Amino acid sequence: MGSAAAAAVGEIRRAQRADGPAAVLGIGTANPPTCMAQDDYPDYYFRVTNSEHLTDLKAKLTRICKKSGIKQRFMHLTEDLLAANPDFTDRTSASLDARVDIASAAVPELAASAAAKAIADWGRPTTEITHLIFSTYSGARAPSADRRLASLLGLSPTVSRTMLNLHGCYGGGRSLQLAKELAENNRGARVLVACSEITLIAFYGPKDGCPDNILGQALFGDGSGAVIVGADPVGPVERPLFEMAFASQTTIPGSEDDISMEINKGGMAYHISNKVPRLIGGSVERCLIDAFDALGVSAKWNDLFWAIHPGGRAILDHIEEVLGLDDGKLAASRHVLSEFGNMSGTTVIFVLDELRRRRVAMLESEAPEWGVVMAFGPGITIETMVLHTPAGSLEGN
Ligand SMILES: CC(C)(COP(=O)(O)OP(=O)(O)OC[C@H]1O[C@@H](n2cnc3c(N)ncnc32)[C@H](O)[C@@H]1OP(=O)(O)O)[C@@H](O)C(=O)NCCC(=O)NCCSC(=O)CC(=O)O
Repeated sequence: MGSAAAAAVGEIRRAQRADGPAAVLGIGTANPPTCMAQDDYPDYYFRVTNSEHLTDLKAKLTRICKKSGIKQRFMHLTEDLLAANPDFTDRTSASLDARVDIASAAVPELAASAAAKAIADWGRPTTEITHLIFSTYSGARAPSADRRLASLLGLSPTVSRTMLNLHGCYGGGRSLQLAKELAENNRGARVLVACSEITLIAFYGPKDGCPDNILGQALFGDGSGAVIVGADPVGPVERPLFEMAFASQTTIPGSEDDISMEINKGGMAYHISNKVPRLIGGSVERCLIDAFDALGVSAKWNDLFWAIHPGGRAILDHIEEVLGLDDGKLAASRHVLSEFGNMSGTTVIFVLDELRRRRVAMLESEAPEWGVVMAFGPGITIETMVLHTPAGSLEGN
C-alpha cells in the first residue's frame, strides 16, 4: 500500500471513530411483581419444596438470611408456577426444557420493561439504537433473548446484536465494557445494554451436603437493568450521566473453582466457595491502582464514588476494609443488596441507577468527580471501569 492510500485509510478510520469518550446516556431497571421478604423466605422455601424435615438446613438458611444484608427480593417463580412444575424442586429431574421454555419468554420480557425505561431516560427514538448487548445466565437457545428483545422493542433490523451467556455476576460489567468499545469505535453508535436474570433456571429444593444451593437461595433475586451508551452526546436531548474513562478485566489466578455455574438436565447448578469474599477483597486494590495509573489520575479511594457489585454482604465488608473506605461509601451497593438481593450481572446497573439518584440529591461541589464500577463472577473475573462525571451532568434528572 502506498503512503497516500495508507493516509486515506487512516483518515477513513479516524472518521469512523467517535471523538469523545463513551458515556452512559440513560438507565432503566425492572423486576417481576412478586416480592418476598427475606425473613419469610426460609419458611416459604422449605414449605414449597416439601423439605420441612431438613431442619438443620432450614436453620442454616435462616442464619444466612439474617446475615445477608438483604431485606427483600423479587422473583418470577411463584407458588402457582411451581405447582404447575413440581419437578423444579428436584435437582435430579430432567426439568431443563420446561425451565428454558419459561425463561426464553420471561427473560427478554423483563429486559424489554427495563429497556423501555432506559430509552425514555435517554430521550431519543428506539429506532436510533445501533447495537444491542444482552447478558443472561438463562440463555440456552438460538435465536436467543437478544433477538426476542429486538422484536419486543421494535429495534431496527440493522441493529448489531451480541449475546453474552453464563457470565454470571460479571455480565453487567462485561456488557458495559463492550458497549464502551463499540460506542468509541463506531461514530454515532448508540448501544443498548440489557441484562436480565431470573433465578428459576437454578431453583431446587435443599439437599444435605449441598450448602451452595442454600447460600444461593439466600442471595439471588430476579431483575433486569438496561443502559444506553454512546459517545459525542447530541444536546440538548442527550446528557452524559457517567463518562466511561477506562475499563479492564482481571482474572484471579488459581480461582477457577471458586465460582462456577453449569447447565445440566435439572437446570443450572452453581458452586460458590466460602473463599470468595477474601479472594475478591485481596485483588481489588491492584485492579484499581492499575486502572488509575493507566489514566494518569491520582486517586484517593475515599474521594471516589463507588458502584460495586454487591455479590454478598461479606464481599462489600472485605472491600470496604482493604480499601479503608469510610462508612457510607458503598451505600448504593448496600441499598441495592438490601432491596433486591444479588441479581447477578444485572445488579451493577441497579447500583449505577441508585448512585445517579443519590448524586442528584448532592450539591455539585460535594459529588465526587471520579468513580468506579466493579463486578465479579466466575473465573474469578473482576471487571473494573473508571467513570467520570462531566460538569452539569446531574442537572435536569
Ligand atoms: C453468606 C454470608 C451472608 C454469611 O455472613 P457471615 O459470613 O457474616 O456469617 P457466618 O460466618 O456466621 O456464616 C453464616 C453461615 O453462612 C455459611 N456460608 C458462608 N459462606 C458460604 C458459602 N460460600 N457457601 C455455603 N455456606 C456459606 C457459613 O458456613 C455459616 O454456616 P453455619 O451458620 O451453618 O456455620 C456472607 O458470608 C457473605 O455475604 N458471603 C459472600 C457470599 C458470596 O460469595 N457471594 C457471591 C455470589 S457469586 C456472585 O456474586 C457472582 C456470580 O454468581 O457470578
